[in-house]
Amino acid sequence: MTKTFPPAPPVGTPMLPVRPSAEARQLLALRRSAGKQFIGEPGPSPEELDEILTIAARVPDHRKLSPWRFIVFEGEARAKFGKQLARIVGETKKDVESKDLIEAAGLPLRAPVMVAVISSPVDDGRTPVWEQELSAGAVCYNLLLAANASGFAGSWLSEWPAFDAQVANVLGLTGSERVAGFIYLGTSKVNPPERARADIGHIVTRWGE
Ligand SMILES: Cc1cc2nc3c(=O)[nH]c(=O)nc-3n(C[C@H](O)[C@H](O)[C@H](O)COP(=O)(O)O)c2cc1C
Repeated sequence: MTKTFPPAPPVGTPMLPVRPSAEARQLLALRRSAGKQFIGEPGPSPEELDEILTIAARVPDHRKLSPWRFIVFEGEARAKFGKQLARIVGETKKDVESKDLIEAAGLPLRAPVMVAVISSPVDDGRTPVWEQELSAGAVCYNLLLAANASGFAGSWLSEWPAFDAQVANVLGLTGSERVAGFIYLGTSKVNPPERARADIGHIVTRWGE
């Protein structure tokens, strides 16, 4: 990958209130997720991923609580996690077949890098959990955008592991932590086709008209 980002500027560096960019508009207007079956090598290196995650975490966050964290799965860790998923399926699914175990074991192997974005709400007695969870969603999307702008395709998936208590245990989630998304990152083997988009006429109303 060509180095796209300069090192994070130190705190205190003057910033612009807006940053008009035809290229950024193009990226936002035409972005798409990669199909989960089409994400191949290469994925971001650990250094590239750190850079991408630094940008991903730059999201609106009421009261600066940083109510999210990342769990990175690279290399062998993906297979190790897959084995845990297969074990959980084996222990919990009725009439489990070997294809179910193989499928579960293969989930994290569908991309060279997988990142679990964990919503980790802070109980400060005044910031609603809903706001903090929305911020975690923003992290997921910002991660997709940062990866995309760095030359990597991605897909935000939940699937059953995001909602399974035993998986939460394997991930070491505590308290009200939840998986906001598993973000699969790599290189798309195909150009994604367009998909149906919301009709702006149906989703926008102007209050008072
Ligand atoms: C919270 C969340 C969870 C999702 N989980 C899944 C999933 O489990 N499986 C899936 O095929 N797509 C899932 N998606 C949808 C894809 O991430 C993706 O947005 C969609 O397939 C294509 O839309 P896009 O190209 O505009 O991103 C999820 C999306 C969101 C926001």
